[in-house]
Amino acid sequence: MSSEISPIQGFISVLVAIVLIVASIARLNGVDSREPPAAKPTVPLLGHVFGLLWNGTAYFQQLCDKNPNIPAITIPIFKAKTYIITAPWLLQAVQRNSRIISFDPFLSFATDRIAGCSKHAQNILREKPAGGQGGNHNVIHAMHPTLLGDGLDDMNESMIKRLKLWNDALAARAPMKIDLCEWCREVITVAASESMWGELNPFKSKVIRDAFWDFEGGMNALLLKFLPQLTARRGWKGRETLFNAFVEYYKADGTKSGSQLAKARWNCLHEMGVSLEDIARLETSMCIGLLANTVPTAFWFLFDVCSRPEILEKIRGELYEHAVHIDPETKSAIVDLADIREHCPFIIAALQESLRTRNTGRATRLVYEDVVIDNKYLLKKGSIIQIPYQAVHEHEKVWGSTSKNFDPTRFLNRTQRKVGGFLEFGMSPNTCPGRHFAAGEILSFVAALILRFDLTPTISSPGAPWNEPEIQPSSVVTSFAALKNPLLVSATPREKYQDYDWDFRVTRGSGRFELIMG
Ligand code: HEM
Repeated sequence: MSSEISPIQGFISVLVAIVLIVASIARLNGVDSREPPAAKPTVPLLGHVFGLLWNGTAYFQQLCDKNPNIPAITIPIFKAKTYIITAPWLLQAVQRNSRIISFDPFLSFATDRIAGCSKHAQNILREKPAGGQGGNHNVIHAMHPTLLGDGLDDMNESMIKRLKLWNDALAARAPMKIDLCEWCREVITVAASESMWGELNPFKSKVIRDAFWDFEGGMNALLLKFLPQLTARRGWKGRETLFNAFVEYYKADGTKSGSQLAKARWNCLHEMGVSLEDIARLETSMCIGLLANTVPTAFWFLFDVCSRPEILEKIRGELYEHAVHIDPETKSAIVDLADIREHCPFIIAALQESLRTRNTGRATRLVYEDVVIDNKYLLKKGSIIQIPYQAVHEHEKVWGSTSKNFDPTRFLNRTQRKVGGFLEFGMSPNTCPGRHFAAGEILSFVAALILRFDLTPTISSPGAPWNEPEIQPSSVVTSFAALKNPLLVSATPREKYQDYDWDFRVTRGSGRFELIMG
């Protein structure tokens, strides 16, 4: 008997194999009728895989745009399920189930993939339900009080000293051209890191500042953890450079002159038995929390204000009337941060509106156990939840039919602290502990620049000088788009009080901003 396979037999075998593969993919992709409805991919079966590979995390928002008015969607990819949630009333259910629907696994993921910690440290830090000792919780818990009260005041005082130096340097050289993005990055990086790590702050060195931004920009490749020395060379090199600088910092007892925050992190980690090297690694990833969102927020806020002349003038007027103290005798002009907080609601509203409209990030959670939310949607154990901020921040049920417009007044006259649908600083129990510091820093930075300088783009088309810049995807740890090209602006000193000494003032005990949350 011949053992050769005829062409027809071969064809039939291939066909049967294809049918089996398709049937098993379809079975694996199946969605329980109690789960949120499945989003239909453009290409059947593997469309979501292609969509994610091609568009990255922006794919989640694209699916929201394609499926408007659907509160929750399932993206089935083989056995793994991702649920996208966009409806504010479902977010409250997610919050209520925070023990089952948790952010913790992503903190543990970060200690491994972002920080590159040893297995020993990972075990200490990992959440208890996953077999660890829950150390990440302790660290976050230790951080919160240091970013309020005295700890916050100290950081603000240090931060404004740096801001003054940079502003004075700009005034001394102006009129001059600056790359606005680069300017925001340099000034905020120096000011924030100085207030966090004190005299031995590693970020004093430009090499370290650049290493951090290489690390941040190379994050997507780094997270894959596949031969990072080769496949994520730039990010890996940046991280290792920064890590070595923190090793030196701790060996030199740098926290002695550092903030309460830096001390609390060191003490908490050290007491749990984490080694100096691993603490240095964790501090490397802490830089992401401190800088990766603050810098782009400062840039976009500045852009949103300067590109709207009427808003710019309104803010200048408000600041002059309530927060700038002029002394003609000593020729001093002092911007008071507490006055901004207490008497300048418009600039605070504008900052929040900028945060609302510019944020392209998402909150991510893991489902530990099967759970039904809102008495309606089954979320299965092991699935990932994505909550794209843009979908939530533009939700018409919260923000009305003008939700896509930039309008700071929507944040005025709100007496309640919480409104559904504003996730800029996270939602309970994972609210951002750094929000008051970030808000104070961004407001001081922008206030001082717009009071002292006129900023005008140098490459401009007539009549529309502040064109919306082209953007490119940013790293997954950042919630804001990055610019494709530099945005060159000319900084010209304003005549008003040009020859005055400009400074800031922090009133102790007044560093907390009543930001809208949740
Ligand atoms: C404009 C600047 C900032 C923005 C927009 C921002 C935003 C956020 C958001 C949305 C979360 C929650 C993440 C989630 O639920 O998935 C978060 C958490 C966090 N942020 Fe910020 N943040 C900023 C600045 C800062 C600063 C300056 C620090 C440190 C001083 C900081 C430290 C943290 C930490 C440690 C967490 C984790 C909290 C937890 O897991 O409970 N952030 N931030």
